[in-house]
Amino acid sequence: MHAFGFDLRPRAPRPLLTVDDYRRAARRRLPAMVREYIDGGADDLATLTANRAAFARWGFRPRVLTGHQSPDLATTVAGVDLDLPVLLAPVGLTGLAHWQGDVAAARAAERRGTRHVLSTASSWTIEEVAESTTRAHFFQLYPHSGDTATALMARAWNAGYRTMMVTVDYPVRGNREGERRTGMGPPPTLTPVQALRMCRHPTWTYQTLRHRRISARNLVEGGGVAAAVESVEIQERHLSQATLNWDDLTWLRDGWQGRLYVKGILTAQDAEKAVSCGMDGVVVSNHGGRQLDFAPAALDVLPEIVAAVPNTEVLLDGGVRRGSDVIKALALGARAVLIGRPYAYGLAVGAEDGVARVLDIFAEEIERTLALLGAPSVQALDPTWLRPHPTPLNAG
Ligand SMILES: Cc1cc2nc3c(=O)[nH]c(=O)nc-3n(C[C@H](O)[C@H](O)[C@H](O)COP(=O)(O)O)c2cc1C
Ligand SMILES: CC(C)CC(=O)C(=O)O
Repeated sequence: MHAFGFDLRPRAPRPLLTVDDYRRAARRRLPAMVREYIDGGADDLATLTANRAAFARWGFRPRVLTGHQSPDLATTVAGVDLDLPVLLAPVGLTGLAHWQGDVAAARAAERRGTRHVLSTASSWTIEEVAESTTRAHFFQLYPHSGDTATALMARAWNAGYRTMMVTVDYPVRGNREGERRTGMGPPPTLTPVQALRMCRHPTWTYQTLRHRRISARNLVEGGGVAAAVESVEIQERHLSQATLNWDDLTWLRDGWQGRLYVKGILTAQDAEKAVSCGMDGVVVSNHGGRQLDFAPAALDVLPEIVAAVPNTEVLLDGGVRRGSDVIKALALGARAVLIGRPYAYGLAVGAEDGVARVLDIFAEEIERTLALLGAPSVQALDPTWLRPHPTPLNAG
């Protein structure tokens, strides 16, 4: 209906076409402390920013008239066939993004033919996630005290997890000032101002308080705010693994019968050591710029790590937001990538469907980019498809 030249019809919502659209929509839905927890990074955010910038310094060398139809996106990680070279990274406390958290994420991964890596600090227990899915997913371990690590490994194995990733870039928690400013802690503090801010997000507040999936459930049973505080304290005491060393990695290798990956490797030397400890794979990662600031961008160190351990599966995470980013990482030698924040945005916006849609966006973008490149499959990618650009290609 038009009156006086104005269109009074309600405007159709803006379609969410990209990961960045999901990010904006998620940020609108979440209170400040959760926004900072998910989206923030350490100190000056140098590594967080560098993760993205590294992708812009690579362009493509397309090949024309190659005659390939429907590029093939399938690959294998840890012996598991995937329809898409994108896994869901371990993300702790997903219940803060949406109360259905890890269950929704694992189910979405399953629907899209990939795998979710369940965090030790998940909002649903190992058993709950395993029961709500049909395929074997991957488990991430923060190897704190020996007893707890043994117990967690036994629970994961009994629940059907066969691939484990040990995260080693968390000797202490990184300094996330955005979290501290908004009351996320540690420990979390709920001041009257923060409580008021939460009231601006009534749906989130109602659902989160009703379902109370806000603690690290594998470590603390129960669910109220007290448990969330306790779980962050536990995380400070144990997850911070300050004394962890290479012998512990060997000990973990002996105690886990399945495939074992180490997550948080940033140098060729450490990748070599990890392989000599019997690791089946390494994840090149700076924890999404949340731990050591001024650690290198994951993509920048990927080539030297791939060269150092040529017979080992190398995965990468950090800053992957576009299908073209996935292709660049694969061309530089990664077997697959993991995404963290992008699926947390999907969760916040639309639970399981939101995560599935984010995976669809990646699949569509990878497929289209391969077709435009003239590449037949993700398996065919190598550095010859890329051209380095010291000045970022999107700088203008
Ligand atoms: C909110 C949040 C929680 C995370 N929790 C964990 C965790 O429990 N265990 C872990 O190994 N990594 C954790 N990470 C790091 C991710 O696994 C991954 O390395 C990182 O998110 C990749 O960067 P991206 O967010 O730019 O994709 C977390 C990341 C985020 C954003
Ligand atoms: C709950 C935390 C242990 C999750 C984490 O690893 C992170 O915040 O980066």
